[in-house]
Amino acid sequence: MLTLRNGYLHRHSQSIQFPDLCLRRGEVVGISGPSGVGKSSLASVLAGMITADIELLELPPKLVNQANPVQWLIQQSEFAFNPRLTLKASLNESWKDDGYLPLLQEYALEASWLARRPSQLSGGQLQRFNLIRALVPTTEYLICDEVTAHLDMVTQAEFWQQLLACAKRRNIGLLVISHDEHLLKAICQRVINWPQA
Ligand SMILES: Nc1ncnc2c1ncn2[C@@H]1O[C@H](COP(=O)(O)OP(=O)(O)OP(=O)(O)O)[C@@H](O)[C@H]1O
Repeated sequence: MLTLRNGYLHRHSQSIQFPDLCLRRGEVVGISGPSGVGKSSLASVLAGMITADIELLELPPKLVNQANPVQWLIQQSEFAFNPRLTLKASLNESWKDDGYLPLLQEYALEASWLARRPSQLSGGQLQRFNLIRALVPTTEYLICDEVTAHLDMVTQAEFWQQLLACAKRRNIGLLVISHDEHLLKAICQRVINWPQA
């Protein structure tokens, strides 16, 4: 279980209050809130990238030499990749072997694109590589931070259809951060609204 209770992040003169949340494996939970309230900051706390003042934070343990069981997917996948590395080299940052190969076909990605660099793919293709990189066998929770906001409706629908099926199959908990209330209503079992300031 991933749990956060009574959490605050203090930055300069700003104090961000996080919503209390609890996410079980296999659940799909949404988070909505206006721009700038701290949704991505919350994601970075849950992914262990920054610390905050939190009364209770329960995260699955991160084991030495293994990828974080809480993976964070960001909206702008072009910033998630080292532009100098091929996609294959980037995938090998999290995958220790070529276990991702069956996922390529599942996510409509061609094996020959592994030799390309991030700038040589479309936004949707790169976001799917980003997803595959996060779907290592040890992943228990995936934080999807506006991951399809820049994609067209058809590509968005395909992305979520595949990810929801995969999460169900692998019992991965999904925390879906989005401004899109229709999307959250369509795919989430429940939606947490950001606390009023
Ligand atoms: N590295 C940083 N240093 C200082 N302040 C930051 C930093 N990153 C974000 N902030 C500030 O923290 C607040 C929360 O930002 P955050 O990106 O978490 O909001 P958000 O809810 O995800 O916004 P959006 O929906 O627009 O992406 C904002 O006021 C932002 O200016």
